[in-house]
Amino acid sequence: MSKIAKIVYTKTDEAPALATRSFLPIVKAFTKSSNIEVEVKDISLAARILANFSEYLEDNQKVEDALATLGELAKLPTTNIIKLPNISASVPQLKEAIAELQEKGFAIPNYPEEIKTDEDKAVLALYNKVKGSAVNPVLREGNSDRRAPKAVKNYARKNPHSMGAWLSSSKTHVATMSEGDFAHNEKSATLKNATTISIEHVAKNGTKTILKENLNILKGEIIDATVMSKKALIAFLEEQYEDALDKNVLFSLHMKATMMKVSDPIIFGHAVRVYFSDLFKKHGKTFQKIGIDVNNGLGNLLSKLSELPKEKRDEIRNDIRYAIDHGPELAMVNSDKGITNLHVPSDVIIDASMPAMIRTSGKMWNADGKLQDTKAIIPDSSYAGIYTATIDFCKKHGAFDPTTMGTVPNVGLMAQKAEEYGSHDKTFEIEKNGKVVVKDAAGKVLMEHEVETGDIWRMCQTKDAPIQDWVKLAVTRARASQTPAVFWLDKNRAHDAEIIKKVKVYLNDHDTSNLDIRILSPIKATEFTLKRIIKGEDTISVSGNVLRDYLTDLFPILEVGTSAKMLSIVPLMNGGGLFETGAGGSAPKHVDQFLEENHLRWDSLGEFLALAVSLEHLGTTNNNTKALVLSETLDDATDKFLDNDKSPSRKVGELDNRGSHFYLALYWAKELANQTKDAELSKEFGKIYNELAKNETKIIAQLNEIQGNSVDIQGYYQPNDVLADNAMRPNAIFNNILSLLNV
Ligand SMILES: NC(=O)C1=CN([C@@H]2O[C@H](COP(=O)(O)OP(=O)(O)OC[C@H]3O[C@@H](n4cnc5c(N)ncnc54)[C@H](OP(=O)(O)O)[C@@H]3O)[C@@H](O)[C@H]2O)C=CC1
Ligand SMILES: O=C(O)CCC(=O)C(=O)O
Ligand SMILES: [Mg+2]
Repeated sequence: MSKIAKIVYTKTDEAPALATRSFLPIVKAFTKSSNIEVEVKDISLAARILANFSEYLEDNQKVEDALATLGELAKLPTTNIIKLPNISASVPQLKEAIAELQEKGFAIPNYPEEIKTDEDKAVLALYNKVKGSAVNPVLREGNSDRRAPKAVKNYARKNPHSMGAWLSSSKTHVATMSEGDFAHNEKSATLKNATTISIEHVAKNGTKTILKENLNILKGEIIDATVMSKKALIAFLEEQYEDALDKNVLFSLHMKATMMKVSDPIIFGHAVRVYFSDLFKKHGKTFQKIGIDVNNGLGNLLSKLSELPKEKRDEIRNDIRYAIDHGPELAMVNSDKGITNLHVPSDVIIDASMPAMIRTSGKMWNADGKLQDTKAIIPDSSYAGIYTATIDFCKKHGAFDPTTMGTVPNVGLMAQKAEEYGSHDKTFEIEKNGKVVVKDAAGKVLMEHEVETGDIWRMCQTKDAPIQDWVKLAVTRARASQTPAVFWLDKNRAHDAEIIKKVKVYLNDHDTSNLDIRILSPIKATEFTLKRIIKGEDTISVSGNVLRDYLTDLFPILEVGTSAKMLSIVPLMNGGGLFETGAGGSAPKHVDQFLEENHLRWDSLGEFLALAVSLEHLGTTNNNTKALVLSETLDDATDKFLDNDKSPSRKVGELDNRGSHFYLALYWAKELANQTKDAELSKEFGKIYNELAKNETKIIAQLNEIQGNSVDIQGYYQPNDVLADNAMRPNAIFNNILSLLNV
């Protein structure tokens, strides 16, 4: 008998966390006899807040800092983590979670609106640790390998999702800056030797301020520095405002305020102020007095109005209405509820929002709930070109056809906070005109930028070992799948030019004979890939961290309808495995539907795929042959699941997440019963399969019948465990059959 091996399963938020309450008991039951222990680590937003504010809590309220534990685990060779999507909280979400926890009796402090005291500063620093994309960068001690498994692709070919038609006359377009942005101001260098650098601001009058010091840089590490000019940004946004009015297209801003948690909320704030410029001119002083911060969206302004006397409040509301009526129409997040694209920075997240728009004929929702052509505003031009190229392609060739299109797996550079997604601690909103200087340990100036008040300056790091690992992963994938691989790198961009030098060197470490490996600029790579995709040909995209994020939503959403169905593996550089479930988010609107009508339409396919590779990894690393049998049979069960179309329906009264888990269990038990590699498993699951099959009709009918009414689980960020577990495991017959596996 092999020794007990462990899979760490994350508890997260929203729809995935609800699904876990139903799926995890199945996983635990099915793996128990194979000496596999499934340990849960709570990295939900609520748990992360509580872990950081331990000293404010009673002893019996304190929780483990599970994220810190996982961060350490990710560096160990024996680690096997299944990571579900979690909330990357914007400030409005953070405040909601804080309020909910306070109401539940946790004496955590408010999110500080203004920093007056040292305590405010300390509290803000703790909340900043929880804010935005705070989980993924800690766990991702490896690069990213994301693809649509064959079964998923075949399913989409047979059951294509809807695709809006594209007309060549579409007015939809991407608007991006042509000067003064991060792309145009970038400087980059590869450091020959390890050093310690400092970042210093030197004001026009010579006053020096240290922005950051003692930053250790490894030998061979690439550093970049760049700046987004506030003046250029505002001029650009003003132009887009006018142009959207002229062209009668929706004004829609696409940012990544969650992962780019310092820079992008600032840009978001400028967009809100430009759109409502008259309002800010008229009421700016009042807004300042009540501490409005539109970096957190128009929603922040609206919620703060309650602090004003009724008359003033009404006047401002009227002025907002006037601005919206007379400005370009805004793309809407929810037309029924009047929530615009500018309300909450985390509502429109570029990786998912641009593909969703491209899938829908290039249109977004307007205030009347109708689809309309759109100006997609992506201020920084570093990566905006890939969407322009895709949109131009659709205008020329029409919408993609999921029944015939090829696939685009991604190998993404991600490890150790590579590139922009690791830049928050080195991003600064400049306070005074002057320059920002980066110096090495000897005081030598490495980079320098002229800056003005309000500019956003940032530095990124990319370590050498992750690049070597990424090149190796790309060659391995190209070889394994016999598919051309394209490095999406632009030789004319400072950072990419440094990466290209390394890629060329490290490709020599591998046998690339008979492989088609190219380096193309992101725009050329898009064109190359799209030309192939419509011919049904596959192309691996090998990209940096931001494009990894963008491309692993773009292609999956076009090819298979959602990135939730992706296999998403992070081979950890120290030998462990991190298995992410899908490439998408946590679909908050699924929770709304669940609470309203007891129907959860979250599709756990990503979890099934992740579990299969996790079991395979565990089987190989622990010499646990039963785990390998569990893995193979789970894959076969997932194929059946897709063949028989047992994904949740969107509609109440039909199969939902819980019913889909029943089917996965049924098919998995059947495969285990029928396999011949392990007689014990076959015997054990033969009985279970019989019970499940015998009760199928009854269980499914009962699971459908309970739907239709609202559900109360007493909380959004930290629901009541008993209520939520009961809601997600409502079927006594199914629960009893599973409990037979626990004896
Ligand atoms: N890895 C992670 O931890 C990630 C976390 N996030 C977080 O998730 C939240 C929402 O992100 P957002 O960018 O809106 O993206 P989502 O992927 O959550 O939502 C976009 C749309 O994708 C579809 N979808 C996604 N997952 C599923 C699923 N499993 N089953 C069925 N449909 C699905 C739904 O579209 P439709 O209605 O068309 O079916 C959904 O409305 C944010 O808090 C964000 O920070 C985001 C990305 C990754
Ligand atoms: O960490 C996040 O906020 C989102 C991650 C994401 O979108 C991705 O990795 O694709
Ligand atoms: Mg993403």
